[in-house]
Amino acid sequence: MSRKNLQVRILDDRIGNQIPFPEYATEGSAGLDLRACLDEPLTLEPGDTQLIRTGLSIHIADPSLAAMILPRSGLGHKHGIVLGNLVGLIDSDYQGELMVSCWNRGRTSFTVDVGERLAQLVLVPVVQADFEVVAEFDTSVRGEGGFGSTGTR
Ligand SMILES: O=c1ccn([C@H]2C[C@H](O)[C@@H](COP(=O)(O)OP(=O)(O)OP(=O)(O)O)O2)c(=O)[nH]1
Ligand SMILES: [Mg+2]
Repeated sequence: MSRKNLQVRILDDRIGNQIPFPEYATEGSAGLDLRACLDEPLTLEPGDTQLIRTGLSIHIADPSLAAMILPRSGLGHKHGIVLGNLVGLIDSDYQGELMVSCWNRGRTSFTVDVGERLAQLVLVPVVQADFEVVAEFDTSVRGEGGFGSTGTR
């Protein structure tokens, strides 16, 4: 099991006490749950989007890594609580607070409790590109086909 050392700053005194520090729920978990660092419960009416603090910042530092903030399947499927940006991308040089854009895309209001697990953070590898401008590509089987080009339906 390979683990990456990651610098984290705790920006709110309640982290590690009233609001648990992020941890992998199981040995095989890909994501760390991010919790709502709120002063009081926050009700999201249908269609509302709010930027919610996590009380944490990370500095990934290594340009070959990034982090993604992804929805939790239970909240998204059962309650319509997903991310206002659909997916959050955390750059390796970002040092600000991790923020979760929380969107109620459902039909009923939803109250986010203080410390509620809102979304999950996944570290991912990144390859930065050096563009080589060419006139033509080598031929591929797919060519320019896309958007359903390979099927009949
Ligand atoms: O859900 C998110 C998405 C982004 N960020 C932070 C980390 C990321 O590195 C930074 C910038 O994000 P992004 O590049 O997606 O936003 P932008 O609209 O392009 O802003 P910028 O001009 O600052 O890059 O904002 C979050 O805290 N949460
Ligand atoms: Mg950007």
